[in-house]
Amino acid sequence: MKEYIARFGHGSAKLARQAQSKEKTLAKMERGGLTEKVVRDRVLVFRFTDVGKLPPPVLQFVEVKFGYTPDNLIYKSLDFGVDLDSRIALVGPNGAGKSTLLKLMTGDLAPLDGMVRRHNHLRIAQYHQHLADKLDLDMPALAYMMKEYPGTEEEKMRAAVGRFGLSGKAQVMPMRNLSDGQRSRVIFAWLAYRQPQLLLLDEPTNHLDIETIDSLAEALNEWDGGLVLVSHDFRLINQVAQEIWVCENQAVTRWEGDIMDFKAHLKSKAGLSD
Ligand SMILES: Nc1ncnc2c1ncn2[C@@H]1O[C@H](COP(=O)(O)OP(=O)(O)OP(=O)(O)O)[C@@H](O)[C@H]1O
Repeated sequence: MKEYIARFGHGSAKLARQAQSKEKTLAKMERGGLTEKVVRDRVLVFRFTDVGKLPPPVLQFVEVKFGYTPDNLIYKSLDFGVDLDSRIALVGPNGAGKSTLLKLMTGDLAPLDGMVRRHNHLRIAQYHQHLADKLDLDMPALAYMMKEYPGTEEEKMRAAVGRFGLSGKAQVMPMRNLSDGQRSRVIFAWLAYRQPQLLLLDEPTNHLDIETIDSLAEALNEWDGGLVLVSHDFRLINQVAQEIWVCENQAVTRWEGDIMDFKAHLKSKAGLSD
């Protein structure tokens, strides 16, 4: 019954009604001592802090040329702008250069030619899975955050980590005892604490379950900053992206349609029908 409520409680109207009715029955059973109290999943507290606006363009690519070696170009000449209203999903074949584009945006990579202009006050934060590999697993999440952001009151930090669904207990045990999904949340908490205005997410859903992904989508939709997302998760893209950009053939082009059209296009290109 608990599983049913968790699965369908936020789904279609009919399923949600059925789940709500089961929830009431379950509550009665709990009150009567017939079953253990449900431990609520706290993923729905995922939340980023609003950041306010900077005048556009906050990030501008001007005739950007890039290759890891000059004889093997990944991008020939990129011209585009990203601002704090942008909600972009980068898609394209493996190895086309999506992660590379994010690194050009952050300044981790520099163009061979052309320029990337960033607004002086722009705070960018990037999520990628390798950040989890850098966590000190002997440390608890709370201690780690206190070390990363010294001078913060412990209560404030507990709340900041809690906003990403890590309970009090999970905050104080060594991170090696956390699941991959919980460690991803520590990373999200760490990124959010920097209060970025532009969030670059590179495959953020790899270790997240569907409910957490939906919660992330909800948090992103409620947040007022700019977003560039690299993901193979069409469900997340569909929920948060307003523009689809395709990285392919040494260029980035805007897809005129939504992500479902793009999915259909990929299928027909691969010779598959719906
Ligand atoms: N540090 C590096 N040095 C040299 N070549 C690299 C480096 N990082 C990536 N590449 C190459 O650059 C190309 C683009 O890589 P990138 O990771 O940006 O692609 P991607 O579109 O993000 O791929 P995927 O969807 O597989 O993650 C690939 O051919 C990759 O092998």
